[in-house]
Amino acid sequence: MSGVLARVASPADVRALPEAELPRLCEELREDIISICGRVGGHLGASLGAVELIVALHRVFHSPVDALLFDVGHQTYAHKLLTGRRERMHTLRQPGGLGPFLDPRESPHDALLAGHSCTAVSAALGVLEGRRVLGKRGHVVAVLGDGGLTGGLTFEGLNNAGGSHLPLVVVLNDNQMSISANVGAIPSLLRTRGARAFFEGLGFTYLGPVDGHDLGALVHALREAKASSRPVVVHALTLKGKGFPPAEADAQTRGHAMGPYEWRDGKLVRSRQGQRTFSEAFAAVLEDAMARDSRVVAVTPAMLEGSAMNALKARFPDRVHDVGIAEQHAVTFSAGLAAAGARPVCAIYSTFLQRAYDQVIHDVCLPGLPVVFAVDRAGLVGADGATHQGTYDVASLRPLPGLRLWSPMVGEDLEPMLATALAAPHPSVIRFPRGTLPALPPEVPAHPVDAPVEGARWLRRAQAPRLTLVTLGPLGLAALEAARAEAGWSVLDARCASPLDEAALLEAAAGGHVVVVEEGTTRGGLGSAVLELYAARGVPARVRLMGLPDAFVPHGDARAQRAELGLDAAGLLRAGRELLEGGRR
Ligand SMILES: Cc1ncc(C[n+]2csc(CCOP(=O)(O)OP(=O)(O)O)c2C)c(N)n1
Ligand SMILES: CC(=O)[C@@H](O)[C@H](O)COP(=O)(O)O
Ligand SMILES: [Mg+2]
Repeated sequence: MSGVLARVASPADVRALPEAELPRLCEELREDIISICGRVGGHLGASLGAVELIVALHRVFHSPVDALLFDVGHQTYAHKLLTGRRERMHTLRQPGGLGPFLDPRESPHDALLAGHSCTAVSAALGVLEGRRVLGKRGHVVAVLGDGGLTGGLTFEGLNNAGGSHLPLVVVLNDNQMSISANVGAIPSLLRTRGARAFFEGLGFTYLGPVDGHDLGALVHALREAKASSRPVVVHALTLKGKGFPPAEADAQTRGHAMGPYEWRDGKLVRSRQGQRTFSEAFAAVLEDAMARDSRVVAVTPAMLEGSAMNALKARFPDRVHDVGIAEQHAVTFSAGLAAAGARPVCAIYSTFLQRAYDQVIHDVCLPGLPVVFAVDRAGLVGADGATHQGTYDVASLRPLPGLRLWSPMVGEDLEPMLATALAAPHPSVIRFPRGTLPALPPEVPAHPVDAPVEGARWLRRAQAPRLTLVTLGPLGLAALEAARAEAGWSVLDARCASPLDEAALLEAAAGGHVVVVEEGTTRGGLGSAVLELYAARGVPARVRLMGLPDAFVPHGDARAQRAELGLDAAGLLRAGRELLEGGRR
């Protein structure tokens, strides 16, 4: 290997490089990032935009003695490349390979685990204060995007840091983008002199704005910040996607997250684009609902793109609200909309809804407001891994009084479920997975679009039942495939995890054996609900729970992970047979 990057095995090597070699280093980092993302996909745009920033940080600070905390961690491919992980970069986001974000278990240069946004300032302040208490040395730096400035948690951290007078360094990587263009008042504030007044008002020294692609200017500002004895913000202006024409030209996201591609003769050749997803199908039925009923409004916390709501936003600009990376606000804002008589549909990823649990309970469920939550990315998400798995929504939402929790098995279920939810006087959840729409099996009639969805549905009913597979969501299809291979096996699609269709679930126990299957934690999920019901009614069935384990599932191929966990037809066949043979529970 020749080149500058090949001589960098650690941040010490970055510091030792002659200044004249740094522009070449940045070029080589970009070449690596573009080529790696081409092979395995990933968070290209943010990582390209942060190259000079990361080189400058490693020139000025001494990681890991100095702690560098990056918000989210999606912008850190240059950091990974400079901290001894270059040889393994081709494994990025692959099963068993380097993780998608940051994790101290992967490298001592990853000061704290990340994946969700807006944590950097609070975490960095905690690290700084912890070191102070323990008498440990080292500077602490929080690297934050302008999108991260739209979240309340960041403001809580800034408020605490500004009042602490501790020498926290905050680097604001301002590219005017979240995943989509950044929203609210923050983007314009950051482009005026108000930015200085804002940070100074919060107790920070303000340095900038600095050209975030000018290494000399960055190093100068970071040295000044390092020497400060009080909180300081370095405001760097960057271009997301910098150095890769297709990303720079992508006005929607600047190449935020890319699937694999090839860059041939100045042209981007992408791998085959996927089939229609649950998110797209949901957005389409929501669009119809919005066209029919002017009270229906959509809310997304910074996930217009992922929730497939761009077309919706273009058609109904005043009724689609991207509120920033602000899940708590998205939920309480939706509660306010519902209280005023509107019909809010709050689309939110399962993993990000975790942030807003109290808002769901206190602001929506307690007053019984008819907010519809479209809980996307429910279940395994693949390459984004442990921080992004949609594991806990059923277990955490199921106990909330008055909330109905639906899950479609196929795309055809979405329209009647949304209509049912929008007509209801209470809160509803419609949870659906990341990924493509499965086909409706020939033996299952589509639910009539104008009939309300009520309770469970039998997908297969054996004459002399021995065992029932009780499922939620698309796993019903795997269960159906398993059941076709066995006489006496029935399949019940629960459809609603709360409240349970008790009559159908009691009937499901007629054969004495029940396997409950869900793509969520088995601790407190649908299976637990079924066990609660059977215990309360004294039902003597043998029950086996299949779902996500009591462990954080890492990044991987979601289909392979399902197979490993027995959440496919072969696994369910095995599980059912074992149960019938009197094996494991
Ligand atoms: C709590 C949470 N909500 C949403 C996301 C999804 N998300 C990841 S990166 C991102 C945009 C971040 O914008 P910014 O901080 O400005 O970084 P940039 O990508 O522009 O470098 C969003 C919304 C997340 N990771 N965490
Ligand atoms: C970093 C982050 O949180 C998002 O970019 C996330 O990776 C998007 O996931 P989807 O690709 O499932 O929309
Ligand atoms: Mg940004």
